[in-house]
Amino acid sequence: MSGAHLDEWQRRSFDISSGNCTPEQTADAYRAHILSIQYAWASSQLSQAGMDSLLRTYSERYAAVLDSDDPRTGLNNYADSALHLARSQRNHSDKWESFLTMESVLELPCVQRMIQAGKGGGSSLVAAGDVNISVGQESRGSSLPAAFTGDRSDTALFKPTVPPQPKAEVNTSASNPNSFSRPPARPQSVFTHSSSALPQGNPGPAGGTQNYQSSYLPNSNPSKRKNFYNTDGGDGGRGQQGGQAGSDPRAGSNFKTAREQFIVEQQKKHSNQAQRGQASWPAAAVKKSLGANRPRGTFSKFVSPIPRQEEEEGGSNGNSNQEPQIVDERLKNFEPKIIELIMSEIMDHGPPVVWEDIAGLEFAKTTIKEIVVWPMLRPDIFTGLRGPPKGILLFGPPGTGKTLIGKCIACQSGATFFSISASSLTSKWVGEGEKMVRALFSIARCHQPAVIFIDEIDSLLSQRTDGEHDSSRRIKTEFLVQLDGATTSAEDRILVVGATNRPQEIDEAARRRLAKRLYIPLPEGTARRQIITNLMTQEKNQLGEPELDSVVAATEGFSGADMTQLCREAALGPIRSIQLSDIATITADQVRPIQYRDFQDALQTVRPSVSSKDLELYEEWNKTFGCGR
Ligand SMILES: Nc1ncnc2c1ncn2[C@@H]1O[C@H](COP(=O)(O)OP(=O)(O)OP(=O)(O)O)[C@@H](O)[C@H]1O
Ligand SMILES: [Mg+2]
Repeated sequence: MSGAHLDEWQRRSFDISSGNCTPEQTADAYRAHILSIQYAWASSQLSQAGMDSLLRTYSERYAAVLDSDDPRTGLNNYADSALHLARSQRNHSDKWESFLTMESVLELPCVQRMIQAGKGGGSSLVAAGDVNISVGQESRGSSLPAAFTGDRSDTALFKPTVPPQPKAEVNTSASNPNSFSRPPARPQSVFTHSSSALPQGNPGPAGGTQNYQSSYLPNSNPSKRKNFYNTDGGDGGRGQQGGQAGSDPRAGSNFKTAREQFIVEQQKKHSNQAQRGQASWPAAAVKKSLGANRPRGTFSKFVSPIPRQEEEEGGSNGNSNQEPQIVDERLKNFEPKIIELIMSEIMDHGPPVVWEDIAGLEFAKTTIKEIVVWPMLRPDIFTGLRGPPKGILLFGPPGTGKTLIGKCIACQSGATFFSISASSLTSKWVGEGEKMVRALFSIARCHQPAVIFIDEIDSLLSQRTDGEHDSSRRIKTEFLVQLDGATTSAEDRILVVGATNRPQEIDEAARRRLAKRLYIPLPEGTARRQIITNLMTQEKNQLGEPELDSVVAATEGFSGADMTQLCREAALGPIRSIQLSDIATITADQVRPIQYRDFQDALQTVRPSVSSKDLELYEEWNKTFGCGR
């Protein structure tokens, strides 16, 4: 082996044998040792036989450190892994134990109502033939935990059917005439709670009741039933944060089984009945399934920012049809599929963005806070002449933070935030696009206060030309009509925020409706400095004030995105300076800090992405149509 390697070798051996190391350090040292043996063999500094024998020796020692249960010399890896496995392994009964207790079930509004009704009328709300309660075990079908055992047999509701012993299988007799004293439709859902849909995580503030999901569907397969939960009572699943998304293996896909397709068909059919004023159960199921199949991957959007107490409660039991009925009324003309698509655009997940994350742009930030955040929080103060504008256009060169501002509004305003891309509103089916636009505004109206953010709005609202396709023209027209309704209505608390880097292309009618047009310019020196400082706080660096000043001076004309790119490039400098032979063995804290010279190197390759000619166009447009200073 070469001299340099020998030194390293000796140093490590000394480290390990000194007896001063913690088990973690010893294990690390052995691991590095093993890597360097392999490296020495790979670079022909060590024979195969030599490597084999050294590897055997050091692997054994390494394993001994890992597995030893002496806390001074070992990491007790076996026990830890086993414990970890045991801890992280959940089984089905865990869900039940942790989630539904006697108290939480009894607090469910539906149960309360039934108890009340049972006490008052003395007759059962439950159709006997529809009740099949398995107690004390996790049932795959209709079941509830021990709260429905004979412990509660003092209530009139359960008296006739549930014997006092726990862990008893109870089947009400279909021949019991008392059981049919009321129509079976609505209460039925109480007994079809989908156990599989129960989230494993945080049960939520109301004892988890808002996550408690039920279904009208007589489907015995829990994985299918999951897609038809109805927590939201027409609200599109406000209450089903977490849990559901992760647990649905088909999250993110629009695939439907034949059975699900059939059910959707049924729902459509019955929603027509509902329009004619017939409150039949499938009509209720239509509203309950809104958003049920929305794509919900790991980074999926969704989950309403402000859960409303009454909706949570209404949505959790499936038989409260006060609020949901109103929602249904307004959305009755839309197909569930379209509503689902729009609901999937409700966004409030993703990394939270705060105003401080946006460097510079003080004027834009203050204005937006004034007209978006405060009025949403205090609608009582912002009335009359103080009423906020209903349409905002953020325009400026690419990479200056327009989308970032959109995300920040989503996080900070507390409104239901619809982030809509033009592509989701356009459809290859003629006529669907307009319906989507109408549905979007109707749903937003049901979820007020709401912000509709349309990124790259120019692609949706570019100037109407003679040669363009009829359908895109109709979508634009519909959008303008809806925008007009939303922006002129005094009661509606809907704000439309558009962002574009091509403001010149926006239709003049749309421009008028987006009354507050804010220029989002390239960052000034202080903002560029702030971007660097923000990004550098996460990294080891040796940038002094004067050096920072010179980087700021050298980046005149850079956009926020260019600055981010520059910092990324500079951060790679220390990695590039590592010897190739060391890259396998070096530890993270041995990587040197980022220095001024890395920025100098990065400046050689990163160039501003906005030309001064483009900039003039933006400034010109800002002078003509902008609302900034
Ligand atoms: N003012 C800023 N403060 C901090 N970071 C910024 C700022 N402007 C841009 N960035 C960085 O640049 C990235 C891109 O910004 P963003 O997507 O908001 O640009 P945009 O204005 O929407 O661009 P485009 O017009 O091309 O859509 C952001 O993720 C952020 O990292
Ligand atoms: Mg953008």
